[in-house]
Amino acid sequence: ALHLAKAQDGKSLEDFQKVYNAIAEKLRDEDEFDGYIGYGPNLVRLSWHVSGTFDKNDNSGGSFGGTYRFKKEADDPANKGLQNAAHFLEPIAKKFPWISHGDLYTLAGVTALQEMQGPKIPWRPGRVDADEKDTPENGRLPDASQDGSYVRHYFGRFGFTDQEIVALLGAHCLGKTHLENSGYEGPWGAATNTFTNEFFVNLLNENWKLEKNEAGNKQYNSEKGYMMLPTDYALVQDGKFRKYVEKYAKDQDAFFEDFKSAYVKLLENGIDFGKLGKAYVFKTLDEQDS
Ligand code: HEM
Ligand SMILES: Nc1cccc2nccn12
Repeated sequence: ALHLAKAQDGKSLEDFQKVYNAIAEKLRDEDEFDGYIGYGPNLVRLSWHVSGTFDKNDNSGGSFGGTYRFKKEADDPANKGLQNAAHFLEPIAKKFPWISHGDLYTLAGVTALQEMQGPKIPWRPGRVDADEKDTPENGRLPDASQDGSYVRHYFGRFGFTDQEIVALLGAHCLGKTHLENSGYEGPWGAATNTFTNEFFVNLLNENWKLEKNEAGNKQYNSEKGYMMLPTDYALVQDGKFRKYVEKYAKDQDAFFEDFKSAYVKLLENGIDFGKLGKAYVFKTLDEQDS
């Protein structure tokens, strides 16, 4: 059965907005990380990796149990580089000991996206820390060297449609690839910490060349120094994906709307929030200053 979300006794929007603000302020303070990209993209990747282990066939994995805190999951080679995000969140977890790890990891991704001018992401608390024995085995995260049918089959495990898959991958407008983490090298120039539809614009407008990188892995490079993973490029090679790439390249609002819905589905997969009431929509720091 689905995991039942449990209300954190007496915690309300104000309490979670305090956690949001603590993360958002730390993002602003520690802006030099990774060549002044900051921690935002890394936090977004963590929120996806803790959720992407979900398997609808047996309801194992997923964001509910916060099992990334255990060595087995943190040491998954696919999670290389996310130690930075986990380290960033340690003082936040100490300051707010009442929040579960699953809620913290997902709320951190929501905070990072909104503070990088992304869409407002409705978020619900209620994830409950699981035991170490419930940690999913390694190998549930996707392989970047694959093609469109692999990507469609992979996300089929969560029940995502072609449209949801393309929207979700738009998050690759953020941050960069790091050879020492994944064996793919990314451009410094194009690495960003602002959420836009440029991933789709670049996919369609750049002249992509498939080349072997220093680690011997094939990736697509453009004259402007941008890169795409084979799984990124698959979105323009596969006709059914391509039509959504074209839609989002033309219409950033449509991208924001569809990304928001797919990202919420990703973060809440496998959890029954029952009658725990509606989702919280947090104010950004800028909205609170005025
Ligand atoms: C086919 C599915 C996917 C594959 C194969 C994939 C693969 C990768 C790889 C290889 C990196 C580089 C990691 C590094 O070297 O540091 C990366 C980075 C990233 N991914 Fe994905 N990813 C996928 C889906 C997603 C999704 C669904 C999201 C979020 C909704 C996401 C968000 C990110 C972000 C924000 C970064 C930049 C991290 C940083 O700059 O530290 N990815 N991804
Ligand atoms: N920033 C970024 C991260 C991961 C994958 C990717 N492909 C193109 C850009 N990109």
